[in-house]
Amino acid sequence: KRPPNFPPGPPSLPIYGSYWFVLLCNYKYIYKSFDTLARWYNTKLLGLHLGPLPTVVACDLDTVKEIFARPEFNGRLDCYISQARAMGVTLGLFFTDSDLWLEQRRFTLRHLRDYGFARRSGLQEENVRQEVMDLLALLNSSKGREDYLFCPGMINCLWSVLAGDRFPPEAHKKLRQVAEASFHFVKDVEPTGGALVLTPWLRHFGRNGFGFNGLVKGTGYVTEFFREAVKDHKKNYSEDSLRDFIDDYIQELKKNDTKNIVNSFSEDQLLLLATDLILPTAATVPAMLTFTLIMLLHHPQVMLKAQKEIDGVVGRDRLPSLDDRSSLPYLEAIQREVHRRQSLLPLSVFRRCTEDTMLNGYFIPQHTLVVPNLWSVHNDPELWGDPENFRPERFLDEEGRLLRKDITMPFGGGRSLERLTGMEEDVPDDCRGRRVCAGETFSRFTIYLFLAALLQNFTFSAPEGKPIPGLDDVISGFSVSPPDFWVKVVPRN
Ligand code: HEM
Repeated sequence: KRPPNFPPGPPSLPIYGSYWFVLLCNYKYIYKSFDTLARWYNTKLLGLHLGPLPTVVACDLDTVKEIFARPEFNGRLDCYISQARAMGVTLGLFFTDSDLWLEQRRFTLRHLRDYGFARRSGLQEENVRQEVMDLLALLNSSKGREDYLFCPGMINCLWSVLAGDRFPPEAHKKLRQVAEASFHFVKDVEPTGGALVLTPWLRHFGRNGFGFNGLVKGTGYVTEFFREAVKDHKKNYSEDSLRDFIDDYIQELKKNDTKNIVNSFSEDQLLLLATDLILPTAATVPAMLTFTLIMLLHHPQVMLKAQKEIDGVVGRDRLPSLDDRSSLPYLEAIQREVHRRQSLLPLSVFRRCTEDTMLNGYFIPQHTLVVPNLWSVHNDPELWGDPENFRPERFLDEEGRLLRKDITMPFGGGRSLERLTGMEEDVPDDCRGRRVCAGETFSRFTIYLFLAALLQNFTFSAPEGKPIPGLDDVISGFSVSPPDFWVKVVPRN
């Protein structure tokens, strides 16, 4: 039954509630469906029922910003899927809330930072540079098919912080398998996870159990991969020389054991929180780089302009560094525009309202699902004029300087909400206890370093007879992924 003074939206039918209308409108891209329905009902805040769950979808910048800023919207939905991927209980960072989430998130971000994650650190920049050089060497030598091209390097960048180690190129096969599993997790289930969340018995049907198998097996593979590293660390652990994040976590577990402290720390929690860091590193960050390539293939003049900018500022004798970043505004504008044109998590990660409250003058009951439609914000004609066009210039002033104000929010709340430029070097990723992407700074740094080096060294084009994906050819799941395609890579002379 519709709560009193609930935002307008489609009516509810048996089993899936209003979800029938959402599917009918656009079953492939749910975020577009929500946007269309919001326009249909002439509202910025759509109210509907996903099965029995009251749900509101925010489709404009101000409402989305308000959701990100208010603590009562910090909850997550505890459902069959979030438990099934984590040994029957909800663990990790993505799907947890309350004290467990707060305690684990604080510990994780503080200790990862000690090893250079999400901050400007010479050591971490050096680690990324090593991965960039390996990728350049691979592209210079390779003559054939390379699956999951960007994934091993990205995983290694995180691995150095988590496990104090890296996989050399001859061991990249293992990392490609981790990438494959991660892509199953993000691809196989459609964005709301809708049908599966509402009717988990669907998992028994179809080849892939309506995405369930990919989701659970994908997570499981990554968790087992990480379990091996934890096992090794436990064997060689020494209280006197903590080497990396895993050691820090083991130390915390031992401290709790000795003092009989009961809190949210456990080995299973360590496995799932690391899984929640590896999945987006192996899938979402490489997807962002791949979408950038697709957009540059469609706009070779943009690629050429970025290459000229890099030649002028960095030259060809050394790799681009983080110090160069503020002198490469066009390259930065390209990244903002890719994030805008291709919202990687178009519906962010669903929130849950933890108490009865009001939003935009409407009543939102406790436990309502709250969906920030980032795709709507990034495609709002009132904000962007021509949102369908790929046009990095929209982020530059007449003199070609980067605009200070950036209203894109690809990573959810966080620094975009603070209206920072995205160029800051050490912005706290926890943003004073707000729920934001834990990997924003890490992603922005690594994507920049990889992209700048790739464009400095190569020109990319479509091979003859092999079509490149259109800008809207995306695989929509937990996050959005690009389809496979061929690209011709020619070293620049
Ligand atoms: C281009 C790449 C990425 C994009 C577009 C992205 C985007 C997002 C978004 C929109 C959210 C939801 C935030 C919210 O609830 O408001 C999120 C959450 C999260 N992201 Fe990312 N992310 C990316 C990369 C990463 C990386 C590399 C990591 C880890 C190394 C990461 C770790 C997380 C975690 C742990 C959360 C859950 C945080 C929480 O609920 O407390 N992300 N991300």
